[in-house]
Amino acid sequence: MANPSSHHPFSRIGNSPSPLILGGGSWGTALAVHLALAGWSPTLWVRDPILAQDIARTRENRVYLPGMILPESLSVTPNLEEALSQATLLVLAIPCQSCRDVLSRVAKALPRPLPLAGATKGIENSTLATISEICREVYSPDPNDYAILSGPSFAREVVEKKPTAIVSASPDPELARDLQHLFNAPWFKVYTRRDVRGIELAGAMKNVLAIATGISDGMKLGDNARAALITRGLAEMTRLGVRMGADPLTFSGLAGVGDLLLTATGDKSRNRRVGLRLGEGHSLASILIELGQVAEGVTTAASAHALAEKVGVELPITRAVYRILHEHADLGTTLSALMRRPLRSEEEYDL
Ligand SMILES: NC(=O)C1=CN([C@@H]2O[C@H](COP(=O)(O)OP(=O)(O)OC[C@H]3O[C@@H](n4cnc5c(N)ncnc54)[C@H](O)[C@@H]3O)[C@@H](O)[C@H]2O)C=CC1
Ligand SMILES: O=C(CO)COP(=O)(O)O
Repeated sequence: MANPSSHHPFSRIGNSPSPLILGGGSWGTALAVHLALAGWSPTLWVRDPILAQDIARTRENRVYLPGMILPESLSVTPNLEEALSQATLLVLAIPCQSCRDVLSRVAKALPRPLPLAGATKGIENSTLATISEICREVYSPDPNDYAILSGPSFAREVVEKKPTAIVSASPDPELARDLQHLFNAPWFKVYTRRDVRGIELAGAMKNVLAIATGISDGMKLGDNARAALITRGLAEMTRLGVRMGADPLTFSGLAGVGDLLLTATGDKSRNRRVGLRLGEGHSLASILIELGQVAEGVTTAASAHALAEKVGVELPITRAVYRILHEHADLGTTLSALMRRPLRSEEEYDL
């Protein structure tokens, strides 16, 4: 269904866009609710048929977004193949480590790829691939077929219509602009950008850095430490991004500084909460059970650490988070080692 207030002539996602959101977690549900509130008729694919039935019956995702009543124009289905046959564009909101499986299944079911907006943040553990690389390998060889949506956007604030701004990045400016207009609403602003690599690396890395600041805050290391971790964390994501071909300016935009600030300081962040609880002395296993949702920084810490070694850049904060999460390194010793690193010029060390 067309949004009556949209005068944008959509060129890539159909004159009358029919969005299918893949992933019935908090972000997939929030994006589907948002599109419905913005005047469209989206469909939400929820893998678990029991949850899909419960959402359709109660008009609420009681597991992942409790308390939010879903607009009538939003349909919910567990039947992927049937939903794909009606869609004109896809929105990917599946945790990173499962994207390859889901996209392979989607690609098999479609006669040709539909334009896709990747809203997942992370780096695959087994291959060190980013979201657009996974798309290229299993969904479509043409990078113009997908865009990345990223930026500071807590799911609950989006559905509460709190003012939010994100970025839509694609090498195809028409796709980036179509998505900009599709998601646009008086409370939701979308900027475009071409630098897919920078946008997706920023979104992946900020989750690891949010765990770092969470640990520091959980250990009560102070406001100075948090500011230093955020700033040096920004230098790390920029350094990795530039080595991998990204535009350094991307990291001072919404998907870089914007999302890093949000996630590293906002207590709604699941990644920050993982860090806080670790800093308070809880075990990772118990924290993840209690959380019940994905904290992408946990797996991305391992991927980012390996990727940094592969491409030959130093990411000391990322390495510290990796060692704490995956090698049971002592928190205090690991963080204080960051302070004992060789003294350098900030200019020399930035890029
Ligand atoms: N929640 C948020 O505020 C935001 C989340 N994101 C990103 O969105 C992605 C998804 O996160 P959330 O929805 O928040 O996670 P979540 O933990 O709330 O939900 C994940 C959902 O994915 C489903 N899922 C997992 N593996 C699947 C598979 N193989 N096939 C089908 N469904 C599968 C789960 O059943 C669950 O419904 C993550 O990369 C996250 O970083 C991005 C921006 C905001
Ligand atoms: O990406 C997010 C906000 O932009 C959500 O962050 P968390 O996954 O840490 O909750």
